[in-house]
Amino acid sequence: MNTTELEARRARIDRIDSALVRLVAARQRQVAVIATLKTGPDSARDPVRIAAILTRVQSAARRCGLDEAIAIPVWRELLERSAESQKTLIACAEKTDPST
Ligand SMILES: O=C(O)C(=O)C[C@]1(C(=O)O)C=C[C@@H](O)C=C1
Repeated sequence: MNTTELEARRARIDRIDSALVRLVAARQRQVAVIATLKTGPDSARDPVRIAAILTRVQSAARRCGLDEAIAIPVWRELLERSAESQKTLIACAEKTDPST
């Protein structure tokens, strides 16, 4: 094994991971803002929107050469976790201000 190349490739992966974390954090901030626009914890998870996003991600993955076997489960998890986090945020907001 060429250890110099391995280290260089792993350093690139670390930089890509850092960029991905920044992007997912930016996404999460939008998810949190959208939570404030929803009417209750039961409205957090939107199956129609989830299906539309998965379709779009599938097409984008195909165009970019990203393996769908990676893309789809990753986005499914991201979307389910996002909906769960919205549920919690909405429930907390309702507790703090019962008029919302
Ligand atoms: O589009 C919305 O309604 C959102 O709240 C965003 C988002 C997402 O993570 O993209 C989160 C929860 C919903 O299940 C659908 C999509």
